[in-house]
Amino acid sequence: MAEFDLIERIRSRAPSRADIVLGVGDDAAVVRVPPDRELVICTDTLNAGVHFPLDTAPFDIGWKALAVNLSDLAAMGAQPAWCTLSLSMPGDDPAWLDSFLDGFLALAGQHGIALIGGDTTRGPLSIGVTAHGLVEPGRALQRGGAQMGDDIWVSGTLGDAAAALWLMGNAGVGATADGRRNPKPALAAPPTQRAHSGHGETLRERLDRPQPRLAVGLALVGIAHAAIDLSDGLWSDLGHVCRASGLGALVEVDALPASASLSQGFAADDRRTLQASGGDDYELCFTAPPSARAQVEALELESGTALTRIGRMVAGTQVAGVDAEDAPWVPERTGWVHFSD
Ligand SMILES: Nc1ncnc2c1ncn2[C@@H]1O[C@H](COP(=O)(O)OP(=O)(O)O)[C@@H](O)[C@H]1O
Ligand SMILES: Cc1ncc(C[n+]2csc(CCOP(=O)(O)OP(=O)(O)O)c2C)c(N)n1
Ligand SMILES: [Mg+2]
Repeated sequence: MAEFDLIERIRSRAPSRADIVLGVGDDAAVVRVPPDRELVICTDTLNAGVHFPLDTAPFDIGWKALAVNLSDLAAMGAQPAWCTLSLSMPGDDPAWLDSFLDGFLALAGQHGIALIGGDTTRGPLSIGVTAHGLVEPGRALQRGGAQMGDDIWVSGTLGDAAAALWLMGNAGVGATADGRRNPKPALAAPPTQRAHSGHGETLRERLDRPQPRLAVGLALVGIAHAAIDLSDGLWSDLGHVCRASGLGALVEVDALPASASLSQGFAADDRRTLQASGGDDYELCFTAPPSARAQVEALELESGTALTRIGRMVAGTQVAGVDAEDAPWVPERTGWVHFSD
């Protein structure tokens, strides 16, 4: 099947929206941006063997390629609208493409985002998605808005995806807590000998099918002072909020939310490390004033997504951790950094 047949296969399944003037098929797409909205644009690439294990099902690759971009829109408080898909793949396997599109379009349908264009080439498996969203003027959530004394919150649970990778013997690499390059795996020791069996599948689903927290992100507009999505690892990503806001963060490491699979399958030390710096969470981390606690708790009920208070913004420049006894806690690494080895 040649390039244009593959593109036709994609075009015939691309969902529509009333605001698309010209979709897949011309030199570029044309969309109608509402006059009373700002356009929010983000792009993220997934490379085989770097962003997902080589044995990942095509459905899940399609899902995740869109999910990581929707997660960025969620972190901006944007309503998803349109996206493009750059697909580089080694062969012309229509069955693979159909399953990939099943995953991509299943998630697209859930969030009303339309596929309006892209590019299809031969090459190593790599997927680049650009997503466009809409916000009310001046209302996009940013990394730099955190204020002294703000509570720090995270959605969902942390560490599951990194745990899945670890169980596969595929630990991530990252920078050390002081920012130096470090080629060591995220967790140097072998997995704790605990009852991992039975949890592997749940954890793997968290790696393969992240749920972008769009409802939470949209509702946080007007409540949160700052927001970011967690892709590299909490310590690393919250560090971006600190730098952009000119503040430090104090995180209670034992308050970090964990799934039952993570708590039951891992010793506390390993669990903390996975939650603090494992990466691939695609949860939201946001700050809000203590006066907004009731609003955040109401949002938790309304959205059905757990929202957990994990610390507060303090004077300083970086992320500091304390354990349940108030003793300092420092992760081995801050998170995932490309080119760090
Ligand atoms: N190759 C590039 N060219 C231009 N801007 C880039 C490039 N790579 C990253 N950026 C920008 O740098 C910032 C940080 O990128 P990144 O860490 O990838 O953010 P995220 O985790 O939200 O995807 C973003 O604003 C992104 O758009
Ligand atoms: C095979 C495999 N190895 C390692 C990882 C872990 N991993 C790869 S990239 C990454 C961080 C997120 O990717 P990045 O390109 O930095 O996304 P962004 O921060 O730009 O959203 C993590 C945790 C993985 N998901 N799959
Ligand atoms: Mg990026």
